[in-house]
Order: sequence, then C-alpha cells, then structure tokens
Amino acid sequence: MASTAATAALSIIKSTGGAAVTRSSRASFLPITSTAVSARRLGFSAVVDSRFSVHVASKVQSVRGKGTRGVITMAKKSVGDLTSADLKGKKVFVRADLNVPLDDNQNITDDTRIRAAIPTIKFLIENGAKVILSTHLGRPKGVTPKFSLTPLVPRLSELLGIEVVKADDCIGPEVESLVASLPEGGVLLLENVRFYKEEEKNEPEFAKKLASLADLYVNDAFGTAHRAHASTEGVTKFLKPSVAGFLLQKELDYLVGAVSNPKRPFAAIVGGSKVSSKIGVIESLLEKCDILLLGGGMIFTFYKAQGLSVGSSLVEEDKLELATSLLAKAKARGVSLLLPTDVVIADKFAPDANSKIVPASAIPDGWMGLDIGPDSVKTFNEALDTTQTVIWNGPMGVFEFEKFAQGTEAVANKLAELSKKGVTTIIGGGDSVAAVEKVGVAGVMSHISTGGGASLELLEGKVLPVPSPSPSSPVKLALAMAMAASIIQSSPLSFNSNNGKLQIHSSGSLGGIKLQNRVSPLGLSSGLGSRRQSLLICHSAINAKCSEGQTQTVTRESPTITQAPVHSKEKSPSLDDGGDGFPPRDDGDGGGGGGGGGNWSGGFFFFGFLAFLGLLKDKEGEEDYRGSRRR
Ligand SMILES: Nc1ncnc2c1ncn2[C@@H]1O[C@H](COP(=O)(O)OP(=O)(O)OP(=O)(O)O)[C@@H](O)[C@H]1O
Ligand SMILES: O=C(O)[C@H](O)COP(=O)(O)O
Repeated sequence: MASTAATAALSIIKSTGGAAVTRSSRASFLPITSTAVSARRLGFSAVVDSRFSVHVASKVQSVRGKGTRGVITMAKKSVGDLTSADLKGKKVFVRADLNVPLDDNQNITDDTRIRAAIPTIKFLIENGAKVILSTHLGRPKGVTPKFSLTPLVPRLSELLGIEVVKADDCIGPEVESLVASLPEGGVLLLENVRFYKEEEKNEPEFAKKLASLADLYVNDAFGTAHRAHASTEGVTKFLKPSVAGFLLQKELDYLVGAVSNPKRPFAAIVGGSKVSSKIGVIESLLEKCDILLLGGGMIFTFYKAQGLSVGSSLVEEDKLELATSLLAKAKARGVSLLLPTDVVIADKFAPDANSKIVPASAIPDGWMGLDIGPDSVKTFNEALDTTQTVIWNGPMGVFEFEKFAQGTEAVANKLAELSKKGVTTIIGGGDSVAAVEKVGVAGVMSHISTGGGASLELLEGKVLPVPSPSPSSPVKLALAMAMAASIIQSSPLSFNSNNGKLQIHSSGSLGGIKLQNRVSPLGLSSGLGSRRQSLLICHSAINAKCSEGQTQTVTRESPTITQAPVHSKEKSPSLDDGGDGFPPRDDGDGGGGGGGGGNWSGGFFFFGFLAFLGLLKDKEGEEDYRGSRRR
C-alpha cells in the first residue's frame, strides 16, 4: 500500500518539468532496490536522488539495528504514504506556507510558494480528499484587510485547475458550513490564520477548533516549519494522522539528508551581513563540512579578531572572541576555513561609491569592505572545484549594489557550473536565493529552499516542530539520520592562525586536487578605527529592504524581509517551485520566486527613512517572535 502511494507521489513529481525528469533519469541508472523503497516509505523520497535514498536506507538499517527511535513507525508519515482508501471523502487540513509577496495593488509578485504547495494539494484532491487549506500571510496584528488571502485565490485556482472556495474566517460556523458543502476533490482556503493571535501563541483551544474541521492533517509549510504555532504544531495534537507534505519532505531530504550525509568533499559557503546571525549555522557546519568558505559582512569581524584594520567595515565588536573561537574550532576539527584574501572596498555605503580592490590586510581608514575580491573568488573557485556537495547561505557582498555584486555572482555561477557536473548544490534560502535568481541560475541548482528562517534552523541542527504525531516525525528521523551519518570521517584540510596572521594551509589533496596555498599571511596593522556611525548607516541601509508590509523570507535575527521595497514591483527571487520535482526549474510563468526576500530595487534616497521604519518594524516583530519561536 505504501509503495503504491510512493509511486503515485513519484509520478506527480515527475509529471512536469524537464529538470525533474533529468534527475529521475539519472536515478534510473541505479538499481531500484528494496532499500530504496523502504527509504521512500520512511519519508525519504527516492525521487530526490536514488543514490541518496539508498544510502539513507542503509543508514536506516544500521540505525534500526541500534534501536534508534522513529524508524519502525514511519509507515505513514508522508502524504505519499496515504492512498485513495485513506483519503477519499476525508477532510484534510493542509497547512501550507503561502506567505507570498504582494505589491501595493495586492498583486502577487512572486508565486513560488504557491506553486510549491501544489503537488501535495493535487495529490490529495486527485485521491478524493476534501482539502481545507490554511496559511498565514505576513504578520498581521488582528484582522487586517491587506493581509487577506483573497488575492491568492485566482492563482491557486489556476494552478490547481479547479475553483478554490475561500472562507472569510478560519474557524466558526461559516467555515463549518463551507466545509460541510465541500465536495470530494474540492479546496476551501481558510482566511489568514494569523488574524487570530491564538495562532502564534499556539493556544490549544484555537488549535482544537482548527482541527475540528478535518479528519487528518498534512503539514507542507516548510517556510513556517520553525514556528510552533497552532496550525503548524498545535493541531497535530488533535488530528491523526498528521503527516508531512511533499514540499516539507523534499526540503528535509536536501537540507537535512544531504547535509548530514553528503558526498564528500563537502563545502559550506556562509556569507551575509552578520556573524551573530550565523553562529549556529557555522558551528553546526563546522561539525560536518570539509571546507568552509566565509564571505559577506561577517568577515570583517574575523579580520578584526585577527588584529587587522578593517576601516569602517561592518564589525560586531562583541563577537570578536566568538570569531576567534570559531577559527580555533575549525582548526581543531581540521576543517579548511578560507577567509577572503582581498576585498572590494568603498568610500561610502552606496551604489555609486568609489571602490577599489585591496588585500584584506590593507583596508584604509574611512573605507569599508563591501565584497570579496577577485583573488578570493579564484581561491574559492579552486576549493569548490574539489567538492561533491556544496551548501550556500548568505551573499559574499552587498550584491544589491551592482558594483559589489561580483563576488556573490561568481559564487552563484560557480555553483551552477558545478551543478551541471553533478555536484549537489543546495541554496539555503534567503538572500543567497535572491542572488542565484538574479544571476539566472536558480534552475540548475540541486535544491533551493523555500524557507529562510526554517532552513537556517535546520542547518543549525535544530529539530523543527513539524508533524510530530508520534515520536517518529520525519524531521526527527532525519536528524537521527544526521547523527548516524556524523560518524563518517572526512579528510579535511586545516586552518592555521600563525602569530596573529591569517593563513590557510593546504594539507594535501582533496578530491584528487591539491588546494593551492593561495591565502597569504596577512600583515598585522594597528589603529582599528571602527566608525560606529558609518556602520550604523551600513546596517540601516541593509535593513531598509525590510521596510514595510508582509513578511516573506526571514533571517532569524531580522525576520521581516517582505515584499520588494519602496514601491518596487521587481521580481523576487525564484525558489524551488516544488511542483515539478527536482531540481527546481524556472518555468518562466508567474512571478519568479518567493521566500528569498526580494531584490533590492533602488530608492536609495530614502535609505535613512526606510531604515528607520525597517528597524522599528523589525523591533516590533522581534518582540513577538522571540516569544513565539519554539513555544
Ligand atoms: N560586506 C558587507 N557589508 C555589509 N553588508 C553586507 C556585506 N556583505 C553582504 N552584506 C549584506 O548582507 C545581507 C544578507 O545578510 P543575511 O544575513 O540576511 O543573509 P542571508 O542568510 O542570505 O539571508 P537570510 O537570513 O534571509 O537567509 C545582504 O543584504 C547584503 O547586502
Ligand atoms: O516568510 C517566511 O519565512 C515564513 O512564511 C515565516 O514567516 P514568519 O517569519 O512571519 O513566521
């Protein structure tokens, strides 16, 4: 029964999209073994990559032997394990993440998350279920018309090929009567579940009311998988079975599975603005990767920790010790940690700033580093050439400004090139997704995550509060796999810090290729001269894009990246559409992608003002979210 369902899932995912066919074709060269089937039943889709699934399945066997929880009771933890017999006539509560960006006229500017939700919904309606679809949109405080889900109905209907009915509420008598009149194969979209504050508070009574609408529960909201809210976690206490949807499963396959059990050498590229927002990710990846490449604003904290002068670059003064300890940890673990050797510096934080390329050890006072330099790109590329798996989170520079986008774009292009050679490339959500989209190479990556905050938490090794109807949720199982896999030893390179100088040593060959020792010792310099004011401007400008409106993809620290900023209707980054299997494709229709936070669209005159608004909003949102995360 389960394998029939898995086949059905397979055919749905294969049904459209050339990319998926490519992946499946590759898989078809490999023998389909009983372990592959069991892997599928256990929640790891063989569609993703049969080699991976077979490998995972063997891990399952070994884990099973050790009596690890969660393996034996996984028979029906994915929607693909449900059959027509399970679904026909049944009311299924589907929690999706349809938190898509809307412009000022309520037009969807990026429908990726809607497209990503389609396979699960289609599977359910094709099997005769009555789908009660729930999502949040933005972070409304109470009922807020601009966060109504009404604008989503036409696109949902179009993609599903049926007329989706929308309720004006998500609980109550009106909803109950709409559910009662829902035909088999019908879809009822509930109004924004965050119109009730009880949602984010995960209040059991509210969860119970939601649950009372349905017979079973499917969570496919990967983007919200790190939130323990009533519709994501609370309902599972009242609805059995509670299973993962195809998108959630697919994200886990890559973000947990591939990272925990990667083809080696395994490189992680971590960038972004601040080291503080990536501590967990870096620490977690240091446990697993062979090579760690660092870029973005965070590198200046590392430089400064090494005693280098960083001008007015972004520095987190309170994270200097942390940076030093991360370097030491890399060294202790034998991970090859590469910091850029040269940087592109600017005389102000602006797209038209004067710029020049300097060694990382020679940043003059009054200048700030906004991108990695060409020598670093070359070094990074050489390191990446040795890899079999690469995960990337966070841009290498201020890629929103053309002048400082080259490092980030070079990484995107390199990963695209590697993907075509069969290297597994995973983009962990957020701004890196925007960058990949901007370069136009999203379609060739192995996996692009639909979740910013959720993917970060997964990469940090956290257990997400998604369907856990039993001690054996897919997420927990996946993490059990990760632990089992962590015994695999790598043959890493080393990082050395000599006499206060930064130096990367190659300690032999990696993947048959010797890494050149291109990262030269860096000279010490004094006069740290950090300029708080400049840094503030820098921060502010970055935050400006979080200016207003609904949430979209988030960082853990700054969770309100929303629609394209300042009246922009620019295309947001395209994410894995989920509807057409792996790897993600770019079908060219409908708005590109979501979850990535939107491209920078100009409006620089308003930086200060927007920054102020953004910061205020972030502050406001943060207060709520500190409490609501992982309740
Ligand atoms: N050298 C730099 N100085 C200042 N800001 C930088 C620098 N390099 C990159 N950034 C900024 O970092 C921001 C992205 O940081 P963030 O930590 O949010 O990355 P991300 O992980 O991709 O996003 P998310 O957390 O949403 O997944 C970009 O807006 C970029 O402009
Ligand atoms: O956009 C996102 O990343 C998700 O929809 C989660 O949104 P939230 O940060 O408002 O919970």
